[in-house]
Amino acid sequence: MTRIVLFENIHPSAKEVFNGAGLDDVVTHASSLPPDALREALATAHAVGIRSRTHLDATLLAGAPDLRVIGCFCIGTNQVDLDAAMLRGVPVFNAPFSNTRSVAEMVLAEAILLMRRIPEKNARVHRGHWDKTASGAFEARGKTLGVVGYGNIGSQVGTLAETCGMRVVFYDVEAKLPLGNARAMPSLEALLGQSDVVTLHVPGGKGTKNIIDAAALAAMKPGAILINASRGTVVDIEALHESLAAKHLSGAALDVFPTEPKSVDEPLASPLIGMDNVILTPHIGGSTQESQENIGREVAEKLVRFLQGGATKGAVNFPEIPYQDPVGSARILHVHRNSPGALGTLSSLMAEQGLNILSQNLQTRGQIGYVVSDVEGKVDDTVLAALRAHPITVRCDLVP
Ligand SMILES: NC(=O)C1=CN([C@@H]2O[C@H](COP(=O)(O)OP(=O)(O)OC[C@H]3O[C@@H](n4cnc5c(N)ncnc54)[C@H](O)[C@@H]3O)[C@@H](O)[C@H]2O)C=CC1
Ligand SMILES: O=C(O)C(=O)COP(=O)(O)O
Repeated sequence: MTRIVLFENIHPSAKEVFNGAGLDDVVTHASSLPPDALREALATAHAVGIRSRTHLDATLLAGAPDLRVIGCFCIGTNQVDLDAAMLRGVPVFNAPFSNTRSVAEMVLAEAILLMRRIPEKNARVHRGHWDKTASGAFEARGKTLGVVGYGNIGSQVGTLAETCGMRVVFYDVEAKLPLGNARAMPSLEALLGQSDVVTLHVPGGKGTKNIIDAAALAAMKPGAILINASRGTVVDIEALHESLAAKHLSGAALDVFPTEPKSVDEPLASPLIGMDNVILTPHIGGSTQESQENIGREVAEKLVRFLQGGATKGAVNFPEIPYQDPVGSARILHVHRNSPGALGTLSSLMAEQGLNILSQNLQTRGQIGYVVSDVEGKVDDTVLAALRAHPITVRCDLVP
C-alpha cells in the first residue's frame, strides 16, 4: 500500500487523481504541521505533498525511510533540501506554470492601486476623511514597470502591463527573449534608476538574498513603488521600512515576508504594519481557485507517473527519465552513486538474480545515477534485498 500524505490544504483535485490511479491511502492535513507532528506524519509516508510553508530539511528527510517522492504543489522548491532528497534517491516535483497567471494579475492590480494611492485613500475614508484630491495619483499609461526576474511570472506581468500602456523594462541574470515591446536592462541598477514601479520575480535562496537592500532602494526613483510577490528573503525589510518612512518610495505591496506566520491566528510581525501606503497580503499571490485546482492535478499526475512508472521528467533535483510503457514482467527503479561502471555492476547483479533485462534507461545528474529497468523474471523480496544490499545502491524500488 502506498501512503500519500498531503499538507497545507492541497486542492481536492489531487486526491481525485490519486484515487483515480488506484492510490487510495491518501491522508490530508489542512495546514502545515509543527515539527513533532510533521516528523510523525512523514515516518510512514511513501509520498508527500506540500506547499510553500512546510520545510523539509535533511534531518526530517532522514526520519522518513520509506519516502519515495516529494511533490511541491506550488512553484518554489526552496523549502526542501533538494540535495539531501536527491542523495536519498527522492525526486522532487513542482508545478512550474499553474499559478503564474494568478500572481501576474495580482501584481498588475497592486501596481495600479498604488499608483492611484488607493490603499491610503481607502484607509482614510474608513477613518472618516474625505480627501478628494489628485495629488500623488497617476495613470499607469506611460509609466515604466521594471521587472526583476523575467521568467514565467515576470514576463507575464510585463505583457499584462503593456496592455495598460506601461513601458516595460526587465533585468534577468540570464538572456531572455523580450515579449511585446519589453527591453532588457544591462544591470539591476539601470532598471532601478528608471522604473516607476519595480516588481520582483526571482527565486528565493542565497543568490537573491536582500538584492533589494538600502543601496538598491536608494537607487530607485523618488516616489517609486516596490512590489514583492517572490520570496521574503529578497528584500531587506528594515531598509524598505526606512525608505518608506523617509518618503523616498511612495508605496509598496508585499505578499511574502522573511518570516511568515505559521497559522491563521498568528499575526505578521513586520515594521510595515500600520503603513497605509503598503499593501500586505498573506502569501496569496498564487492562491486562486483556478490555480489551486490545476496545481492539484498537475503535481498529483507527476507523482502518479513516478510512483507507478518511475518517470522523473520535470523533477527539479533528479536525473530525468520520461514515462515509457512497461515491457517485461517487472520494472525496477534503481538509484546509485554516480561512479564509473555502475550500470555494468547493476546489470551483473540483475543477471546473478536470474533477471533478463528487456529495456534499460540510465540518466545521471551530479552525484547520482538513475536506472529504470524492465526485466523478465521473478522479482521477489529476496531479489530486491540483494539489489538494495549492494554498496552502490542508494535506493531500489519495484513499481507495478
Ligand atoms: N507569491 C506567491 O504566491 C508566489 C510566488 N512565487 C515565486 O515567484 C518567483 C518567480 O517565479 P517564476 O517566475 O515561476 O520563476 P522562473 O524560474 O520562471 O523565473 C525566475 C527568473 O529569475 C531570474 N533570476 C534568478 N536570479 C536572479 C537575479 N539575482 N536577478 C535577476 N534575475 C534573476 C531567473 O533567471 C529566471 O528567469 C519564485 O520565487 C516563486 O517561488 C511563485 C508563485 C506564487
Ligand atoms: O508557488 C509558489 O512558489 C508560492 O509561493 C505559492 O505558495 P503556496 O502554494 O501559496 O504556499
